[in-house]
Formats: sequence, structure tokens, C-alpha cells
Amino acid sequence: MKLLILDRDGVINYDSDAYIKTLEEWIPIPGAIEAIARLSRAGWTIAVATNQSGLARGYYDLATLETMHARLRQLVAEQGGEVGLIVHCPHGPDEGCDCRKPKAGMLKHIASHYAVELAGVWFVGDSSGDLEAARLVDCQPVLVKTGKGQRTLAKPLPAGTLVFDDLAAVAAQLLQ
Ligand SMILES: O=P(O)(O)OC[C@@H](O)[C@H]1O[C@@H](OP(=O)(O)O)[C@@H](O)[C@@H](O)[C@@H]1O
Ligand SMILES: [Mg+2]
Ligand SMILES: [Zn+2]
Repeated sequence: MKLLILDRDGVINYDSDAYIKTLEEWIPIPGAIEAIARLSRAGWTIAVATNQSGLARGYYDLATLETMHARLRQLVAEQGGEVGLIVHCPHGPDEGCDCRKPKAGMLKHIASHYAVELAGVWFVGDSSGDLEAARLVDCQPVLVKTGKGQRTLAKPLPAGTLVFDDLAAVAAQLLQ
């Protein structure tokens, strides 16, 4: 199974230090929707693992989050593709959950959903926590320079991290 796991904010859509709190603030990064659709049409299963502590912080509710994910699914479907499982961590940083990145609970959830091993599966993120979560479960850590990627690049990266300009470049590499 060709499985690709994506972080959301800063990879699929623009991120904000003020969080993405409304559907109007959820704006796809140029090329990201097309990249997901191209990969999907080529037989890749695209899953998403996203921290959403804004829920615990009360910045937005689950219904609003779901409208963003419905929009993502709609935009990809309009290009003949499909988005697979989207997993989010609703907890705050102090709740000690097992799903918040840099922990790997969401990646494990995705693996069990599809009954696949995670070793070598590319996990594409923009933050250090994404890369750390990948390493914990032997995924291939992949950093994009969008979102917080440039800040992340300024710090030491986990060994073997692959770096791309954006999700479109990741897709181009995988579809070579
Ligand atoms: O990149 P993903 O995982 O899809 O989502 C990140 C968001 O949940 C938010 O995560 C927050 O981190 P804290 O949760 O406050 O540490 C901040 O980095 C926000 O800027 C960001 O929008
Ligand atoms: Mg992110
Ligand atoms: Zn959690």
C-alpha cells in the first residue's frame, strides 16, 4: 500500500501563530490540493495527522474543524482525488495525551486503521514535533519549507530528514 501521511497546518494549508480558527482562515497552500489529488489518482492513500490544541484552548469547536476537513475533501474530490483518514489531537499541551505530536499516537492510529507497518512511510510536516513523531515510529521524516518549515530548518533535524520546498515538490518526487 502506498501510504503518505501529512501534517495539516503549514503543509496543506497556511498556518498562523494565531491558529486556524475559522473556515475562512483555512486557505490551501498553492499546489497542495493538486499534489494530494495527483498522488491519490496515482494510487496513493493520503492520511492526515494534525495537532489541534485550539480545540482545548476554546479557539474553535469540533464542528468548525470538521468544516475545514470537509472543504479539504471537497477540493481534492473536485480534482478527482480522495483524502483518507484525518486524525486530530484535540488536547492541550499539558493534558499528557498519547496523540499530540511529537508523540506518535496519531501515526499509530493511522497504521492500525490501514493495517500497515509504519517503517519507511513518509510523514510530511513543517514542525520539529512532526519530525520527532516520525522518528519514534520509524517513518521517513520529511520537512517542507512552508508553514513553520523555515524556522524548523534553523534547528538541528533528525538524521535522515528529507527536505522539500513544499508539498507539490514532495508529490513530484514520489510520482517520478
Ligand atoms: O501543524 P498541525 O499539527 O496540523 O497544527 C498546528 C496547529 O494546531 C497549531 O499548533 C500550535 O501549537 P501548540 O498546539 O499551541 O503547541 C501553534 O503552532 C499554531 O500556530 C498552530 O496553528
Ligand atoms: Mg504543521
Ligand atoms: Zn491528544
